[in-house]
Amino acid sequence: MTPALAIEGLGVAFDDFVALEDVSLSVAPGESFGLVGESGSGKSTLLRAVAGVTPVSTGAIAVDGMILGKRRDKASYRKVQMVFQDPYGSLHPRQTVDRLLLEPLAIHGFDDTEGRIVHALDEVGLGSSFRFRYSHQLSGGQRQRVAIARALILEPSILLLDEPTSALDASVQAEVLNLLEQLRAARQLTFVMVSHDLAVVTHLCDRLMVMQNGRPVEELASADLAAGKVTQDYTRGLLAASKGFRRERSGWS
Ligand SMILES: Nc1ncnc2c1ncn2[C@@H]1O[C@H](COP(=O)(O)OP(=O)(O)OP(=O)(O)O)[C@@H](O)[C@H]1O
Repeated sequence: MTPALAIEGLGVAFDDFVALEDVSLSVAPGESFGLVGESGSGKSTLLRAVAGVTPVSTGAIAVDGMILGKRRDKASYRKVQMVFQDPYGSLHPRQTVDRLLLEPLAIHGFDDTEGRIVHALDEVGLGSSFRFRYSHQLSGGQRQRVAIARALILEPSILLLDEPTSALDASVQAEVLNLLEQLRAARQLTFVMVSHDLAVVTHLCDRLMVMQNGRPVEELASADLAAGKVTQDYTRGLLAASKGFRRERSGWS
């Protein structure tokens, strides 16, 4: 089967700083793939390179079997959409929800914009009553739902999720994660998701890659990570740190 996303020997450098080196991975259609690793390990850079907003120095990225060139066409940008961590920063405060959703449709020349906007808002559980609100009139969870609607309205095949719930309260986090899971199943979307929260990644993703200093450390099934079946000391350390953090946070002894 042709992978939804195939990355081969990817490298990204910012001047003389190497942020990604020799990263290869393959994600099947409809699969949910996680990226984990300490801060600065290159997870967001990898998503941004796939989205086409960070230039690639070496290697190749293919979506649905088509290699993305240095100059991408509109159609390949449409196929890969990204949802960012910060729903406050990623939505323009002076635009209504309607305008925010209309903009990508206009750029990509979609017809029936009205019908698509109404459908997109329904799909993320907001409904048309939110259409003419400004983003500052929305809660964090509602904003993130608008950001998801804005990404999905272009009917992408791959959704890149960069810490999509880490700026939200715990209860809202669970709601947004459930919504993402429902949408993936309903639309047979492929997810690539970055999260520092291993519980979130193991819950939402089938497989994941552990990264350190811009390089892959190991790739494993989420079930194996959850069961502690890891091969690399770095991953073991990450797992131990996450358990320690959870114990501290929840007051377990
Ligand atoms: N535009 C840029 N110019 C220069 N350096 C950059 C740029 N973007 C990222 N970097 C550097 O690349 C490295 C990887 O950053 P990246 O944001 O991908 O890490 P990350 O794993 O997503 O971290 P975090 O979990 O903290 O978000 C960091 O050292 C960062 O400072």
